[in-house]
Amino acid sequence: MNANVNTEPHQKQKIPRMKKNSEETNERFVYKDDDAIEKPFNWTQLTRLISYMKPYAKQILPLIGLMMVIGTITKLAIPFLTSLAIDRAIEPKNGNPSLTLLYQITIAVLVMYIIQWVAGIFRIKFTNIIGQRVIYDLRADLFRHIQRLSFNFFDKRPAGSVLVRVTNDVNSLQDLFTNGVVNLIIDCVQLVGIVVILLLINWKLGLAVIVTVPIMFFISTKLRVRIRRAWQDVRIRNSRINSHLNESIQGIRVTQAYTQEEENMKFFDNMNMDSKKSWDRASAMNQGFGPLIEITGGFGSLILFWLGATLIQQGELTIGLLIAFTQYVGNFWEPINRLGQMYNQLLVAMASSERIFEFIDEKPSIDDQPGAKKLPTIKGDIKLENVVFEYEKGRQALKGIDLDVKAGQSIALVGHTGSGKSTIINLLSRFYDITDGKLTIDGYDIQSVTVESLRNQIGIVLQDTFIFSGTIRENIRFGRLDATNEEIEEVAKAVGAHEFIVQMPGGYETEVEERGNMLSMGQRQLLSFARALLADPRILILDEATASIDTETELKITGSLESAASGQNLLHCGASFINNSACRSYRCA
Ligand SMILES: Nc1ncnc2c1ncn2[C@@H]1O[C@H](COP(=O)(O)OP(=O)(O)OP(=O)(O)O)[C@@H](O)[C@H]1O
Repeated sequence: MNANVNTEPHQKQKIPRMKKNSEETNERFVYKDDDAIEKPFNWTQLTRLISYMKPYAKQILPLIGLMMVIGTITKLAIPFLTSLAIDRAIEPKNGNPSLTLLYQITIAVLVMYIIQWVAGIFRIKFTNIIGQRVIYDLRADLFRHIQRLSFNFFDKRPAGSVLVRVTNDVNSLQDLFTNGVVNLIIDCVQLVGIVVILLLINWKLGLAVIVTVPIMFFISTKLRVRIRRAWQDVRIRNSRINSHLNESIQGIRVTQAYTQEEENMKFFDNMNMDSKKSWDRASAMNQGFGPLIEITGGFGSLILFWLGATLIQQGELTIGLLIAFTQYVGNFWEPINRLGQMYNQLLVAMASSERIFEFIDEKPSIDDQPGAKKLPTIKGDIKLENVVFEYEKGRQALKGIDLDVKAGQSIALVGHTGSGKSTIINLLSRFYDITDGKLTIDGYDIQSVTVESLRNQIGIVLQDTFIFSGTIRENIRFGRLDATNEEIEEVAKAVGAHEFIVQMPGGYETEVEERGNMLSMGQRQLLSFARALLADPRILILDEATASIDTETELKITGSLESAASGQNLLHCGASFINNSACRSYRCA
């Protein structure tokens, strides 16, 4: 159980509590579906999960089955051999004790232990292989699918919530696949085997033990469920701390600029305290209930010895058989206990898999329509006719826009903040579909062509450029993966990025961290320009792309873009309508 939490965070410094209700405060870091710890058992979902094992079933499952059978037989044989040792070799009813027989039985027991151990090793090895492959496939499926989902999906969800599903939720299924499913089968087989043996040895004693099963099962599941929920609660609170930490570190510059460190500390302290309290609760429950679970097994043994002794006195049972019986009963509680745990594990898996399948089942709202054709190489005539668009139902971001851009034209969209300039750009690339009206490129309705063939011909440079971790060269190459080094340097020169790149310690091979923090905003934009030029799109869209670039460089870029874009469209979208950089370089539309 994960108890990796600092339990004494408040001893040195007294920090004032926030007045706000802590639950309310922490809600900021939880997506509404993400804090469901468990969900009711759902057979369809379980079969869907198990279907991930299908590709490996033929190869690996028979091997696992074989190891299971060997392990179970050897395990069940040991108590039987022990009873033979006592009743036949140590204290036989008829005749003298036989040391030779005792040696033989001891060696047989040893061999059984060794076989059981080896079978166990291989079984774990094979189950791990299958478990890891299933988790790999599930994670890959989820990631592949998430990459295809449309912008409006991400508009609705915090990035952290998406991240948690690919990491935590997939990981929480790991146990189910590596141990759970196989253990479930082993335990069921073992239980049936033991019940049969117990009844065969002595049906009265067997029945007495079996009657206690439901009580034990109930106690073990119910108590465990409470302990596990308490630890899950700790986990949730810890992941809220992580989310807050993430946000605090990302926003540290703003926090320090506005001297909000103390306020931020209070907020953090509130969460930290929450985590500490939940840890205290879980820990207390563990200490209180844990031993209780252990002694439930003792209760069964009590009945066994009392009734067993009576039966021996009545001559219905031998000492050897009673000892074998005790061992079987020991083996009996183990699977029952594990089945209780397994049931809990299954409920957690239900919650995780529901969240995972919710994403996998989410259809991208922007996808190729049936019969969509590839958009041929376009000239670049763009036409918007009475286009209406709503991000959310009932709230129009664009109200009947008409726009006619001829191929080869460079135009600038100018308008107030929030007037819908970026929205038009989003619609052109089909990041969203228009709500009403008509949007065509070269006369093709953009919804009638494949998304890939459309986006391949449109290049976008945003103000908030995204630089991936990797080298500068790799970042530019993102525009066209098969570009040569010469082509990359050529576009870098064209946009005026070459000069600063060669001055970097590693030149084009300099590693830039995620989001390009070591580069200035303007340098990041230059890389982004180079990337877009390399892609050689038929329509180039600049969304406030020159906002962070000095005038001289901007003129250089626009010059090279115009020569590179001769015969292509250049759409420039500026933020403000007076001091708009777009107006300096382009005719304002
Ligand atoms: N993802 C979104 N979900 C919901 N509403 C949005 C979304 N993006 C933009 N909007 C809304 O749509 C309207 C137009 O936004 P848009 O980003 O197109 O404006 P803009 O003209 O590009 O503004 P700016 O010059 O500030 O970049 C705004 O009212 C904005 O609140």
